[in-house]
Amino acid sequence: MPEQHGVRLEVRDASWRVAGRTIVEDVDLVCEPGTVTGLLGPNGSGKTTLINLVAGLTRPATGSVSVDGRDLHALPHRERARLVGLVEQQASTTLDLTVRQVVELGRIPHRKGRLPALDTAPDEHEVVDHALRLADVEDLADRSWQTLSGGERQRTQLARAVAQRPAVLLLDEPTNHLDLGHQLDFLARVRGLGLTTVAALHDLELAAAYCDRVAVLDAGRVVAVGAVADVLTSELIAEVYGVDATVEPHPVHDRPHVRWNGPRTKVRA
Ligand SMILES: Nc1ncnc2c1ncn2[C@@H]1O[C@H](COP(=O)(O)OP(=O)(O)OP(=O)(O)O)[C@@H](O)[C@H]1O
Repeated sequence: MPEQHGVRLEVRDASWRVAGRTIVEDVDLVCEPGTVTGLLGPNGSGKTTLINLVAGLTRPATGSVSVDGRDLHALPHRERARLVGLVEQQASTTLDLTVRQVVELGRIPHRKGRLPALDTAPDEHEVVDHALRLADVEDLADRSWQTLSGGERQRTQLARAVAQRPAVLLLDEPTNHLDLGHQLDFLARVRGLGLTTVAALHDLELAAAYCDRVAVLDAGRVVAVGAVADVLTSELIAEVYGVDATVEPHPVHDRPHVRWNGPRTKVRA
């Protein structure tokens, strides 16, 4: 199976507004090929909105998103879907599909012609089998999607995105349904793909352990971006999340270790 390779992703000056409110404002974000960028920030700070802009689901009011130098929003839908894969926070369908069929949906952008002309070329099956293995859902291949647990659905969605063979992988809170073992396993597998990856994460410890860089959003603006150790400081965590935390070198690996102590104590004037 040929390896997928990441490409350079550039978000320039991107803003998005709805109902007279600016949700994402003047965002600049550059992700180098094959790097994993954690998108952090409190509830409502604009992470999903930014991910949707980068996925091409919505168009920025101002600014641009380019992948490998190509303006993403100027590309035909199918071409865009070959470049960018998205694992959404909550994927749902009323269709009665098996896990394998869900993963096969990832191949649609690569098919010639329209559905239901299912491509039965042997290498298509190989791509799907590879994706099932990679996301550790091979044993679930014949199960109905409707019967899966939240974590099994999340891993199936990763398999669908892997089958899409994108250059950029976008993950919106990909670990929120996973147990600790599967969280670590999932992010290690994602890193192993070597794709340019952007993952919205709430868990700062996971972000510190698995991301090359992090970008922190607050009220729709990027307030800090850079290497994990430079950005994830106790000052930033206090300012953005209102939490008193200690950041120190991890005793086992050399990544920063974030230990929260409690809500930030208000300083009286
Ligand atoms: N279509 C919309 N109409 C109105 N408000 C919206 C719309 N989409 C997003 N918002 C608002 O924009 C803000 C940012 O939402 P977004 O989902 O991007 O935040 P988030 O950082 O992903 O939050 P969370 O961590 O809670 O998932 C929120 O206040 C949300 O209510």
